[in-house]
Amino acid sequence: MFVRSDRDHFDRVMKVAATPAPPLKTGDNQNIIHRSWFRCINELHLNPGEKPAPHVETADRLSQSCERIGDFLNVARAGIGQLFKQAPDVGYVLLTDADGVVVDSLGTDCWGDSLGEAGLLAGANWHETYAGTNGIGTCIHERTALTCHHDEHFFAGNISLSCDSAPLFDATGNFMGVLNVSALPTPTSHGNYSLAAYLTMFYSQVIEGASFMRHFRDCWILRLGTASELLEVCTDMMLALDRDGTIVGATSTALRQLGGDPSNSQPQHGNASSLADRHLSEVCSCTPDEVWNMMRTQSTSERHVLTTADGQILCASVVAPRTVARTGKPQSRATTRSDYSALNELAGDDQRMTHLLDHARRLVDKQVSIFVRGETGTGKEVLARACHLSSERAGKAFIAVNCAALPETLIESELFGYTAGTFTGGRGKGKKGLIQQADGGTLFLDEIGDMPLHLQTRLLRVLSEREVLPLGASTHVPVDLTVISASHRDLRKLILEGLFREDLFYRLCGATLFLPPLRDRQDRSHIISRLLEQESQKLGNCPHIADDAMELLMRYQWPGNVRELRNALRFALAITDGPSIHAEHLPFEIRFPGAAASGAGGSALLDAPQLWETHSPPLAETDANDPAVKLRACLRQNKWNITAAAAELGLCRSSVYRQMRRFGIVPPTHI
Ligand SMILES: Nc1ncnc2c1ncn2[C@@H]1O[C@H](COP(=O)(O)OP(=O)(O)OP(=O)(O)O)[C@@H](O)[C@H]1O
Repeated sequence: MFVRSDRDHFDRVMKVAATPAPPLKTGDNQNIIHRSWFRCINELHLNPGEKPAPHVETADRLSQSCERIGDFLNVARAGIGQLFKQAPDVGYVLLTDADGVVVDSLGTDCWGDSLGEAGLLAGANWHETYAGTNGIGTCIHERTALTCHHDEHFFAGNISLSCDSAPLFDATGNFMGVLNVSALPTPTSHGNYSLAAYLTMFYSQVIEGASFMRHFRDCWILRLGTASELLEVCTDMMLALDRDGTIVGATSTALRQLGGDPSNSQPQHGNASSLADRHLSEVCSCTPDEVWNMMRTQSTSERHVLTTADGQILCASVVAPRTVARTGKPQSRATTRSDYSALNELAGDDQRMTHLLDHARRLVDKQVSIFVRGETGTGKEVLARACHLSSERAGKAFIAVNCAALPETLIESELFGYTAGTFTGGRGKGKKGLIQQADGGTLFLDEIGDMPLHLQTRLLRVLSEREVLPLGASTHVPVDLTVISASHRDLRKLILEGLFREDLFYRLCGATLFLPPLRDRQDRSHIISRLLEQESQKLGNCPHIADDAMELLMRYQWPGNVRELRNALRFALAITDGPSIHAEHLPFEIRFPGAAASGAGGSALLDAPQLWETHSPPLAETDANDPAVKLRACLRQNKWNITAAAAELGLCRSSVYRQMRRFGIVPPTHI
């Protein structure tokens, strides 16, 4: 029967649909409805006065739909479950496939039969062809979130409904269906219903994000957002990267915001997307290396990137690949993966290294604590990180602590953390210590031989009881972590000198891996080429090393080991203009090792240009007031005891360490 209100509805729709809608503007809901009415009348030839029964598909058709979207459906189901849990009063939650067929629903049964009558049930098809303008069908057409409230529905029979819908995209940008919240006894205005609209949109992004994380779980994922605190729990802006930092996937929000066209609010996906195959550094003002370094060295609130599209500063966090090998960088799609590739990449053809890496591969995940011994710069931390990345804990934190560089007064609070009110001037809420931060992952204790004795006792308890007692706390906190430690010192000798606890030694040194100095490695040319490649990638030019330079690099003794080599190559790359690195582009001490033998060694990047151009010995050694000379003399006098040297110079130990690195001062290996 055609009642008065139906007649009014009919007249209104016909009047509005008599003229085409203006071009679509972002977020203009009225415009979307106008377009749909126009379509329903002029293309689908529907009658707005009708009250058609819901179009319900057969059980076979429904199971085909479910099968087709299989994996995605599971993710989306979890999403609608969450949505309903968050807001059970919000309405009836429907999930449809890309054709508008309801494949899942969740809601209260208090509306009884009216749900079925209104078509809010599995199998109902809400495509505009059958249901005219409505939240689901119109969302399928426009691929954007929208509200269809009361008489915005096309058919008079649907005007008691209010629907909020958002499109669902899978990880590669395929349109998969619609998330819809419908209510029968509906609020009277849009305003009342905006919570449902917000939640629908929010959960559509959560579903897309979860599907994205799942699909790209073998890639590195860069998460971006405006609030660092929320990055881990909800972010819709994500990029998947291969090992070279090339973008292999992006969420729709990332495409919108980083794709270079901020005015474009419509998602564009897949290969047509403006981000596909671009390098991260074109999209954000940072290279993958810088992002990985930032994750290592900066606290969560300090990790920022600048977007090139609109100059926004965003917080960043990185999720490592979950199930495949990690190399410290994203894995290429084309690369054959092995669980140990992070370790495999550390060496070329050197017998000692091959042996060492073979041991490392066997030791990870075997509950054996690894101690790495090696001269400074041999790559102890690099090896520890590779062990972590090759272990089951790879997706969790890797926390590196340099026990020698932390000021003695801070080691305890940094390692163990403290509770609120423990220190005047400390953080109001207390602070989680580094040990707790490594929970679930790996704690790397570098220069463990420099840890003060009283802290060794506390560390022992952490290792044996697997729990930590923050300063000021009365209860222990359980921790689950792998500890890898390292030192350039001989810990057994320190035990004999009473400087290291024997019981701690046995806890830490389940297996000792000796990293050979670079000068003894047979794979020097391999390491040189790899580092050159890494360093030149950052600069965008890749000169080759001419024979004269290679000869010097192979002959040099490398007291600062791989670190010194890296610095030397950086120096050469900065100096050279042409396609080749020649002898004259290398730092002074490498060209004239005899002259530099008593010199600062390893300070390639800090050399003044005149040192590099002349044959005179380094200024540092000839000038008694030079801070490098003073520091070296003080260290020698104190038999390379950092604490004693720091006390004499009136500095803290971390400053001494910093200066040693700055001046390239390397302790002799026999101490
Ligand atoms: N196998 C390697 N491949 C590439 N780079 C390496 C390798 N080993 C070390 N490096 C580089 O050498 C530098 C020093 O490495 P790392 O900090 O791991 O050395 P370390 O032995 O822990 O030094 P220290 O004892 O001074 O703390 C880093 O810049 C690192 O990138």
